[in-house]
Amino acid sequence: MNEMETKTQVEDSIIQESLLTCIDLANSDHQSVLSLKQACLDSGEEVMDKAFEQSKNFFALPLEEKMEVLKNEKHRGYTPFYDQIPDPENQVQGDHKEGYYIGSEVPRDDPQWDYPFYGPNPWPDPDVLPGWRETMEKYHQEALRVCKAIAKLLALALDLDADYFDSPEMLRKPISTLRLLHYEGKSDPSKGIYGTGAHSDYGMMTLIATDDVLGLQICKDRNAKPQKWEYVPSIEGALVVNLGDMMQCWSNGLFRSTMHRVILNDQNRYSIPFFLEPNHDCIIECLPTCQSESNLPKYPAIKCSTYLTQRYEEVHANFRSYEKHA
Ligand SMILES: O=C(O)CCC(=O)C(=O)O
Ligand SMILES: [Fe+2]
Repeated sequence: MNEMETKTQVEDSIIQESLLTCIDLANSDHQSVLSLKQACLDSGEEVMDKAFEQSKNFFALPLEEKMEVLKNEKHRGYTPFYDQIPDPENQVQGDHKEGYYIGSEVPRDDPQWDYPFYGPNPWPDPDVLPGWRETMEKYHQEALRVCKAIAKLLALALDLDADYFDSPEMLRKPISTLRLLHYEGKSDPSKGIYGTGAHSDYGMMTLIATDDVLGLQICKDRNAKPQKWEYVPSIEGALVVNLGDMMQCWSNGLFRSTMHRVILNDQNRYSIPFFLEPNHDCIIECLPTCQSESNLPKYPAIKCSTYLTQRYEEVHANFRSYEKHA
């Protein structure tokens, strides 16, 4: 436990806004920034407010009702407290949060309709939560639009055509997952208790909308000893963008995925991450602009769905472990 304490020593600072990479949408006329700005402006705040309101409505339901839409084998639906343990080396129990996964749905007549990360979502009873599904579908659609606009900026930053990622081979049928989260309790890193244990996300990027309860922390250098953790301020109307492990692989380590975790202080906290991964069959491998004779690919190529399946199974309780409750 002593080792754990030093390893995860909390630096109680808040990252200064000037040190965050903020995209100022007001001051650029580049086409990619304009498309990002449009995606954010079109009803963004209203959509976000409604999603938080409906998320709170869901988590306020009695547990039996939430268990009716328990996550299925496709990782969609309700995940109870402690379901996930992203950092087993340092966590003594699962994350102090409950969640709801809403995945991408491809049309029923699509030949890939039944693929593990497509398929239909379970939805709460519309008589109990009217308008809930529509709110979440709208948020999903808008968040995807924002991600695609950010993908253009990332492509330019990697010396690729702006549309490189937003192409049929990459993002025509992206695996994109909206997740509603509700946290409760108090974290104690010295005892291995966390809202969310330290991890980086699996995919291309994650957009996180949070309420105004401080909790999200990032660690800029995961190899530092002791690690230094800093709170990400909650800025009204802003989304936090974290890069995921697939982006690290694509860029051959030039862009590093963001290590993050959540520390709780006895307040309820709500957040809405939106995870973007490319098409099910997309092969994640070093980009042409990120390799040379003296900089060979560092990560093995892997199919997107294979990688995701491995990572989900590593950190989540198996859905079958809930069958006794069903
Ligand atoms: O709640 C948050 O702010 C972050 C959640 C998170 O890191 C995740 O679900 O992967
Ligand atoms: Fe995360």
